[in-house]
Amino acid sequence: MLTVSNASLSFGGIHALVDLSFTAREGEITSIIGPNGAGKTSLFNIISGFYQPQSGAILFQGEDITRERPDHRAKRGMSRTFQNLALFRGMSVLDNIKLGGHTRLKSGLFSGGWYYGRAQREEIAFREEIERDIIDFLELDHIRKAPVSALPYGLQKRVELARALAMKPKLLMLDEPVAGMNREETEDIARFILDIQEQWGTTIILVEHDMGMVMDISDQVVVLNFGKQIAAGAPADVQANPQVIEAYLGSSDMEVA
Ligand SMILES: Nc1ncnc2c1ncn2[C@@H]1O[C@H](COP(=O)(O)OP(=O)(O)OP(=O)(O)O)[C@@H](O)[C@H]1O
Repeated sequence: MLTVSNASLSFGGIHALVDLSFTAREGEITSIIGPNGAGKTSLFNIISGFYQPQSGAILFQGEDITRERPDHRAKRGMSRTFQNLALFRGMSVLDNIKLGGHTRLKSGLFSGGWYYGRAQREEIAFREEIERDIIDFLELDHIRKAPVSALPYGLQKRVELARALAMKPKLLMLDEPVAGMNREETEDIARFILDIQEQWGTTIILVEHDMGMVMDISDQVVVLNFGKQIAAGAPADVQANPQVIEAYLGSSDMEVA
């Protein structure tokens, strides 16, 4: 589904990514882990197009998208959530989720202020689909009319996941989906991620510090340290890799595993 090939990204003298290569296979969950500052967010940013690597290539379904704009990548079926919540806090849960799906509408959600005919029919069908496929699926029905600002943090993160899903993405990129969550909320999100993979066949790339969850749900784990890939493979292999253990020495992340 997605290949990063020999990608490098620097900010002045800081080498955020160094000659990095990996492949996220279709229908699999690939997790990117690494200590703070390892380059995980930078990697997400070159995949979604917010940053351009100085060298190397990004291929999506075999096509070179390295220089393509983020909105074009979104139209291809790439969707992401952010480390810090990026929701419209004053808007309802339903409206936030609908906004996530607007790239799929032909007429656009706000076509000209008045809407009629095709745009109206499309919007009604879209709303029904969102309610059936996303709101029910992520168990958000009881809060669909609530403003996002009134919700506890764990539910806000779930709304962000719902909004990313509303695009019906082929590739879903989740940036720390359980950061700041308690155990129960984390288990809920882990279950939803596995359900998305199983029921929708979505390819998922995950950046996450929660090692328990990463090792539980990933098909493949890619480990970065100082912008370089130091290991990649099945969770059990990566966990036993001496270079990975050394990279995490002094960090509390691995102790959770
Ligand atoms: N916009 C930027 N300008 C300058 N340096 C940056 C920028 N973005 C990232 N960096 C640097 O690149 C390196 C990798 O940062 P990045 O945020 O990708 O790491 P990370 O693995 O996501 O870290 P964390 O786990 O703390 O979120 C760090 O040294 C960081 O300071």
